Amino acid sequence: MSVLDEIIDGVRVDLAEREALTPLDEVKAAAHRAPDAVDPMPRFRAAGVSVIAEVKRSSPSKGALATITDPASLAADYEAGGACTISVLTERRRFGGSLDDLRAVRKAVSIPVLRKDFIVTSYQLWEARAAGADLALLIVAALDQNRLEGLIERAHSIGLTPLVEVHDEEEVDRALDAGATLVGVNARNLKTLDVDRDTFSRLAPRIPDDVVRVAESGVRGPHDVFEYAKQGANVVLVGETLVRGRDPRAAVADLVAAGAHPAVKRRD
Ligand SMILES: O=P(O)(O)OC[C@@H](O)[C@@H](O)c1c[nH]c2ccccc12
Repeated sequence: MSVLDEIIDGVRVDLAEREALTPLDEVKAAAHRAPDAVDPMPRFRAAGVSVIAEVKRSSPSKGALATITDPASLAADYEAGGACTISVLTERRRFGGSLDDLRAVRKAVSIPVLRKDFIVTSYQLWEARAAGADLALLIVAALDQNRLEGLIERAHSIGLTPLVEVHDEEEVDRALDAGATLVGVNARNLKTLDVDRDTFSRLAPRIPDDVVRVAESGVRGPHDVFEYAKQGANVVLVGETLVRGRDPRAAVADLVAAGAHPAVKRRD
C-alpha cells in the first residue's frame, strides 16, 4: 500500500466520524451562510509569479516541522508579506491540521484561502465552503476519472475554485480532460514522498497557456521561484521553508519579490 493509500484510509475514517456527527444538510446550510467565496484566478493570471503560502505543522516525510500555536497570526504574517492566497492543511493524522485551523485563518486574512486535504467526497467540499475556504485541492492520483470530474463540477457549483494536482504526464491529461483550469504540479510523489524538482519543467509544456500552472513543493527560496518562473509557472505553493523560517513575513516577501522580478515573464 502506498503512503497516499494509507493517508486516504485514515482520512475516510475521520470523515465517517464527522458525517455521523453532522448531517450533510447542516453542512450545506452552514456553507450557504458563509460569505461568498473570492475568485483567486484574476490574481493568479496577473503579471509575475504569485505566492501561495501554506500553514503546515507536520508532514509524512519529515514529521513535525514547526510548532504553530497561532495559525491565524502566521497567516496574517503571510498576507502582510504579500502572499496572494493562504493554503491550510486540514488533514489531521499526518499533517496535524484541522478545519479549526482553516476557520481561524479565514477570520484573520482577506485574501483567498485554500483547503489542502485529501478530498474524496463532496461532503468535504461543503465543509471547506462552510469553513470559509475559497479553493479546494483535488489530487488526481487519489480519484478515479468520474469522481474527479464530479468533484470539479461540484466545487465550481458551490463557488470553490478547484486546484487540481498532478505528478505525471497521464495525470496532466486526466486533469485537463476533466476540465481543470488551475493545475498544480507537485514535485513530491505522494506514493513514495520523493521530491523531484524537474517534475514541473517536464510537465509544464503539456499544460496549455490558458490554464494557470502552480509549482508545488520543495521551494527553498527566491532562487527556486525564479527557476519555476522561467519554466512557465504562474504561481508557487510553499510550505516547509516558510514555517521553518524565523520571519515568515520577510520570507514570503523575498519569494514575492523574486516572482515580481522584471526578468520574469509577464502575462497580459
Ligand atoms: O512544504 P513544501 O515542500 O513547500 O510543500 C508545500 C505543498 O506543496 C505540500 O504541502 C503539498 C503539495 N500537495 C500536497 C497534497 C497533500 C498534502 C500536502 C501537499
